[in-house]
This record gives sequence, structure tokens and C-alpha cells, in this order.
Amino acid sequence: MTPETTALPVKDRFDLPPGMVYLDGNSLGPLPRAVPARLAEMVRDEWGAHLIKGWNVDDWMGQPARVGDRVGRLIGAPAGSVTMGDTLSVKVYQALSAALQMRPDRKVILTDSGNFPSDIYMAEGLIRHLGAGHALRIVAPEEVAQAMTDEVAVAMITQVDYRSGRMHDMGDVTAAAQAAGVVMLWDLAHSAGAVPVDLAGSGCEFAVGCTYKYLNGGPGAPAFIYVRPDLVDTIDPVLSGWLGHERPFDFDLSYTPAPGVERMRVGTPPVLQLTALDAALDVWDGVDMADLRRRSIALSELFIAQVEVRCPGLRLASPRDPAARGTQVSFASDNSYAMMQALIARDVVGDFRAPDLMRFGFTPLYLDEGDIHRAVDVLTDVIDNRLWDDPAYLQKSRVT
Ligand SMILES: Cc1ncc(COP(=O)(O)O)c(C=O)c1O
Ligand SMILES: Nc1c(O)cccc1C(=O)CC(N)C(=O)O
Repeated sequence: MTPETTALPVKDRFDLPPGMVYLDGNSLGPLPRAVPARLAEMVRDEWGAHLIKGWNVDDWMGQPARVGDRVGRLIGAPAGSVTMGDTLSVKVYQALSAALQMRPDRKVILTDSGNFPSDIYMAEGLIRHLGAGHALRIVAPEEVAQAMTDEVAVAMITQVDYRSGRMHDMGDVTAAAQAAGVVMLWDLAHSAGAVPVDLAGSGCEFAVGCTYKYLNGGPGAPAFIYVRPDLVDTIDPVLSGWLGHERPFDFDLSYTPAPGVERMRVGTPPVLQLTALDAALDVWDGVDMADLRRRSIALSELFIAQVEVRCPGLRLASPRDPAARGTQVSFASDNSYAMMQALIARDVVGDFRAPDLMRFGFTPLYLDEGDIHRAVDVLTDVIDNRLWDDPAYLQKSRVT
């Protein structure tokens, strides 16, 4: 691929601050240009004008399914198998509890040490709550496939490691789970919209993910959950909220789950956030995921090559083989936190993850080769001129 072809022709679908190189779409995606007008219109013409009637005339109740289908197309899920709502941590809890119900004789939840802490905390909380002798087993990422034994009820694996970008092979790991009778739950927080995903092809039982990163739904955007269609009607949801009921407006005094993935809904949908996400998903029109992947590899390879030549004190903390990582790259150093603050102050925005990582996300929806050169120029300046040592750049916030 020639350098000029690394950018996808959709950069102008985003409203990025002029002069900023945004390498943090792996934490919070930037604002798609269509979102403010669509949100303003919804607030004025739906909420403002229709008030309570909006649930019917604007079909707000149908949003989780409609938007779920749009997300589903980006992760290889068939129509009707994905619904939206709540936070990713809540969706992890729902999927995990459903998976444990499917294997009542097995007591182990398997995960790996690259998982995001919230997934692990949710598993610990569920285990405590069940009080039924379950245990969490945390293995190294390379050991996941061999750890699928007949004690394991469910493997809860985040496909792309939030720190290193290391990526599991979804097909291989799911096949290992299935061979051992283990239920497979994928967390796609760092995969959806970042790399091609084929949920249906993998045969996994569950997948969950968030939409504020690569799907650009905005801060607090709702999570998604996928359940394999052939088993969804056997699930007895633990979070049995009224909007997962078969007939919520009958107001029955006992719960009957809705057919299909609708039963994984809990309460009132976040209509404003779903409206923003729906508009944000328009940026994917005409984008081919295989093309996106080729371009993101070209950008990250260019970044790594340049940083290794110009900033030799930094250590690559991501897999060198692009096929083994998602679309983010991390470099480690003793001064990563201060370096990242100096980079951000110079409008090259990535983030810091403890203990020593600078994390850079590469999404060709709005990044091109020029952005990579600018980011490396600024990083080189920060290091060569010890700008990271300037107290003016240090901020109190630890989010980035
Ligand atoms: C892999 C992974 N799982 C879970 C979460 C938690 O998501 P939420 O804050 O939406 O519950 C995150 C990020 O915040 C994440 O990266
Ligand atoms: N979800 C986040 C939030 O609500 C505030 C700040 C940061 C985040 C994150 O994305 C954390 C995270 N999933 C990570 O990859 O580090």
C-alpha cells in the first residue's frame, strides 16, 4: 500500500479540533460531524414536540434493536442478535451469569491477566453473590487455550488487551472452548470498529462491548450484548428488568422473558445517547472492514518504525507482528506519564496506562500518514528537549 492510500476518505465526517492529532479513539472516539444536528433535531422535534408520545411516534422503544442491528453488521452478528443499553460492566455481568446457568456442574470462570479490571471485578462480585463455590481463574494470555478444562464453565476473554493491544485469535480460542464444553464470552471493547470481527462465524455464545471507543457514540454511550440466536430463548436473565419482559406494558406482577435478545434489555433505553450513536454509525457507510484493517496496520507499522529510529529510549510494549495486535500500539519508558502529558499539551493526544505505558490508537477513519509524522515529530521533540520534565505540562487528572 502506498503511503497516500493509508487514509480512508471519511476524515471529513469527523469534527476534530484543528491541529490536533487524536490517537485516543481507543478510549473515547471523536465527534462525528452529523451528531450535533441530529441530537438537536431529536431534542426539539421528538422530545420537545412529542413528549411522552415519542415512545410511540418516534419508536424510542425500538431503538435498542434498531441500533443493535447496525452495530451487529460491524461485528458479524446476524440481525436480531444484538441489543443495546446499560454499561459494558453490566453487560458482562448479564452474560457471565447466563453462561454459568448453562454449565451448572462447572465452577470456574476463566480469564486472562490482560483483561480489563472491571470485567474481573464483575466476575468477583457475581461469584460472591452466588455463594455457590465458583472461582475465578486468571491465566497468562498465551495459556488461555490450554486452560480450557472440564472445570471451566465460561471463558471471559477481552479480545484486544487494553494496555498492549495484544489480540487473541477469536476463531482459535472459541474452537478450543467448544472442544472443552466451555461457554465463550468475548469482550469486544477494543475490537468493535477496530478490527474485522466475525461473531457468527466464530460460533461463540456471547459477546459484549462498548460504543464510546471506536464506534464514536460519545462519553457514556450504551453498551451492546450479542447472544447466539439458537440459545437466547433458553436464558433466564438475572437482571430481569421490565423492558426485558415479554409484555412490559401489561405490568404483570411476575416476570416472563421476552423472546430473543430483547430479554437482555433491563430498563429504560438511553434515548439521547442512542440517538447520538445512531448518527455516529453513519460514518461507517461504505467503509470495508478489511480495508480499514489494512490501513490501520499501515499506520501503526509506520509509527513503530519511526519511533524506534527517532526515540530509541522507548520500548515497544505491543506485539511486533501486526496480525497479533489490534489497532493500538503502546510504548514503555520510565517517564511515560510525564511524556504523555507533554504530548497532550502539544495537541498529540494519546493516553497513559499504569505502570509505564504510553498508548496510541490508530484508526484510519480520521488519521492519515501526515498525522503519524506529526505525532512522531512531537514525541521526538518532547524526548530530545526533555519537555516532559517541565512542571507546566503536568496535570492532576489521571484519565489520560
Ligand atoms: C475491555 C473493557 N471492559 C470493560 C470496560 C468497562 O466499561 P464500562 O465503563 O462501560 O462499564 C472497559 C473500559 O472502560 C474495557 O476496556
Ligand atoms: N470508559 C472510560 C471512561 O468512562 C472514562 C475514562 C476512560 C475510560 C476507558 O475507556 C477506560 C478503558 N476502557 C481503557 O481502555 O483504558
